[in-house]
Order: sequence, then C-alpha cells, then structure tokens
Amino acid sequence: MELKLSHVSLVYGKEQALDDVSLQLHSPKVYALIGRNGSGKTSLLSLIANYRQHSSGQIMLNGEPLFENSRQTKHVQFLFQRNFDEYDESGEELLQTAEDFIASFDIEAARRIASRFGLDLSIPMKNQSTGRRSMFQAIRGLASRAPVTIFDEVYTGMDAPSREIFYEEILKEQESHPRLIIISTHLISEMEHLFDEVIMLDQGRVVLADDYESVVSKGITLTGELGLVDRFTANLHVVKSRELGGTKSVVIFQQMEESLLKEAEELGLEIGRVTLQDIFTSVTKGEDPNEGQ
Ligand SMILES: Nc1ncnc2c1ncn2[C@@H]1O[C@H](COP(=O)(O)OP(=O)(O)OP(=O)(O)O)[C@@H](O)[C@H]1O
Repeated sequence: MELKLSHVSLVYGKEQALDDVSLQLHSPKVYALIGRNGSGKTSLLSLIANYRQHSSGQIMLNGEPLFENSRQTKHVQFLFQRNFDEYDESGEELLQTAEDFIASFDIEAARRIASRFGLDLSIPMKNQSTGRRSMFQAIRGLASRAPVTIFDEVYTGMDAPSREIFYEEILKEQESHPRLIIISTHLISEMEHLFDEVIMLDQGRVVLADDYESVVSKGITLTGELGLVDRFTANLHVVKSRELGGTKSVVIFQQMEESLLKEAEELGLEIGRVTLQDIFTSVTKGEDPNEGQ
C-alpha cells in the first residue's frame, strides 16, 4: 500500500483545519499521528477514510485518487471513539455485520481478542461502558485486517491493563498480517514502542515526518554542573532545560557529531536519550526542530 498526500488542505467555513499537508505512507508500518488538541489529526484521518472531501490538493492510494473510489476505499478502515448509544445490537451481531461487509474481516480473531479483553459480546452495545465500547472498536479494527487501518484515539476510557492488551495485539497483528496502521494518540510515552514512523501536526501543518529512530536519535539529554552545561551547549539547539540546585539538564534536538558526544563525555556530562514526548512538547511549542542543524 502506498498512500500519498500532496499539498492537501481542508477548510471548514473560515477554519483552516489542514494547511498544505504532503506525506507519503507505506505498508507495512505503524505510523504515530501526534499533535496538540485541534491540530488537525481527526480531520486528516477523516480525509484518508473518505468521511469528507479535501478542499484542495491530492490524496492517492496505490496511485489512484482515493476520494469516492471504491476500488481503493475498500482497503481503508477507520476506527474512532464511537458512542453506540443507539445500538441495540450486541457486540457479536456487530461483528457479524462487519464480517459481511469487510472482505478481510476475521471474526475468529475478533472473538479471540474480545476474550483476551474479557469483553462480553452478548450485551447490547448501548449497555456497554465507555472503555468497553473502545475495546470493541479496537477489536473491530484489529480483526478487520484492512490494509490501511486507522485508530483515532480508540483507547479512550480503557484502563491501563486493557490498553496493554491493545498494544500487544497491535504488535501481534503487525507480525502475522503486516499492514499500514495509523494511530492518532495523546498517550505518546505509553505507545512509543509501537511506532515505526512519526507524523507531527501543529496548527494543521506537518512539522515533522520521519522514521521513529531518526526522530529520537536527534534528541539527547545532557546533565551536569550548571556552568559546564551552559558553556557546552552555548551553540547547540537546546529545546528544553531544567535546573536543580547547581545541576542543569537540557534537551538538545539536532544531529550530534560523534566527536561532540565524546567531548561531552570527557567533560563528565551525563548523556541520555530523550523520549518522543520530550521532542513533541518542544517541537509543538513553536520551536523549529531543524534549526541549528
Ligand atoms: N466539523 C467541523 N466544523 C468546523 N470546524 C471543525 C470541525 N471539525 C474540526 N474543526 C476544527 O478543525 C481544527 C482541527 O480539528 P481536529 O478535530 O481535526 O483536531 P484534532 O487534532 O483531532 O484534535 P483533538 O486532539 O482535540 O481530538 C480545530 O480547530 C477544530 O475546531
């Protein structure tokens, strides 16, 4: 699967939700879509899922325009936090409907994952709790085996052990049925181990799109005596700093030469890895992640 967005914009009335978004996504990979509230994540995903039409630009799947193109839209499944208040049907009945409509749907896999979650599929969906409705969406997405599977914050209301099961099942599915998975999330630290690629949105624009390893390898933390840290980092791109007594810890976001890292070590500075969360907070505070490279 190859999903390509070129100069895509989306305007709702006067609100510009997406601005000149260009991206190329491939399978089999797990993409993290991260951004602050209102940055355009759901808007972007709803375009890929054909829930609405983009205002300008081009969205192609496997070389064909995606919008209202059933040859390509059938490859895409979009799971979001659905409320199910009007659904008298049980989970089992809804799984059977999914099996009827989605060619790749594996109902046995769905039942197995439901049993791992401890989700009772005989209960009408409208009587399930919020977290269990989210579990159901997670199950539906995983068992869809859709070549492009999108999860838009479907973990909402799930407790920590259930979210763990969800993450394990994503990794398991990606091994047994590799595909293009896009996960929009605010739980960055918790889900970091799932991501192959990272897309960061800020105010409707892509501010970072790269593979996970490249993103996190550009960030390091340096900790040591305050004056020493200040002198060493004077010409580096510091995106975050914290002082405690005479000690200072900074986050640097730029590709560091081996020789510079060695120098830091020789000076007695402690070098550590940064998390994606650290990079996210610094990048979306309006700083330019590429500045100083
Ligand atoms: N149906 C709509 N009509 C008008 N404006 C909208 C609509 N949907 C979203 N917006 C606006 O578009 C922008 C992007 O919203 P979107 O829901 O895509 O953000 P998000 O990144 O998913 O946010 P969150 O993390 O809070 O879920 C916001 O300014 C939002 O107010």
